[in-house]
Amino acid sequence: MSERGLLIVLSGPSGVGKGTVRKAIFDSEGNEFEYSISMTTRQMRTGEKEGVDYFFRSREEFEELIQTGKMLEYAEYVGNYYGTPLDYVNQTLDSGKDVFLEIEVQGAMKVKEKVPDGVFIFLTPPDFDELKSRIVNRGTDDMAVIDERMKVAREEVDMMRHYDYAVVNDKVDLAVDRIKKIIESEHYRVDRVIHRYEKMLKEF
Ligand SMILES: Nc1ncnc2c1ncn2[C@@H]1O[C@H](COP(=O)(O)OP(=O)(O)OP(=O)(O)O)[C@@H](O)[C@H]1O
Ligand SMILES: Nc1nc2c(ncn2[C@@H]2O[C@H](COP(=O)(O)O)[C@@H](O)[C@H]2O)c(=O)[nH]1
Repeated sequence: MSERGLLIVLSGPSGVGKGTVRKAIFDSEGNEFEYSISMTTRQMRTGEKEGVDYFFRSREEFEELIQTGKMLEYAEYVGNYYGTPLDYVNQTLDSGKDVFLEIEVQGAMKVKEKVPDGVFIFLTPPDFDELKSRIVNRGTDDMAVIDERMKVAREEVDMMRHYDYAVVNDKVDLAVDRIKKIIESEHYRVDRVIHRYEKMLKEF
């Protein structure tokens, strides 16, 4: 049986560039991760596609999946549910592939409780002014939602202490390189590889 893959969680405040950096990682050379497509109850934005950006569902459908234990984690964020379907993650990790989640902070903390040996990476903005201008310039949210996202962002940045790594997203290509290096080195951590040798050592 192949070794179980790594669960990689990229998180951070809204607008910091998680989606941008995640897409750049998946477009980069030598990428071998599998992206877990999230489910949400929010409205589809112009240009988004069902099953590519998200699985878009009604609140009733989402709540049914929560109640039947089909979500690894979920969170209510600025009035909508967002969550990670459990079966895809388990099946992909069991097949030996690494799974990449791009999720907000409350959800990341729930994953940490359930999968403590995951790799938890917090993407940080260079500063709060830059964070706000990224959300404003993206042009996807009205001012009330932007203010709400900025309020939540202050609390989220404080949660950085619970992560394994903090990566500043000053330039997308630099953030991508930093994250890929972190993941590569995580594969060589002794606690991740020792079990392969345990049987051998016992018989030696
Ligand atoms: N390093 C960067 N420098 C300048 N602009 C950036 C950088 N990274 C991302 N951006 C821009 O910031 C905006 C927000 O990025 P993105 O949508 O990827 O953030 P996000 O963290 O995924 O947001 P959300 O959590 O709300 O989905 C986008 O317009 C994106 O082009
Ligand atoms: N807890 C989870 N958060 C998720 C998931 N998928 C996306 N997200 C995060 O939600 C916010 C808002 O996203 P947007 O697409 O409306 O801008 C953002 O921080 C995403 O990273 C998920 O499965 N679980």
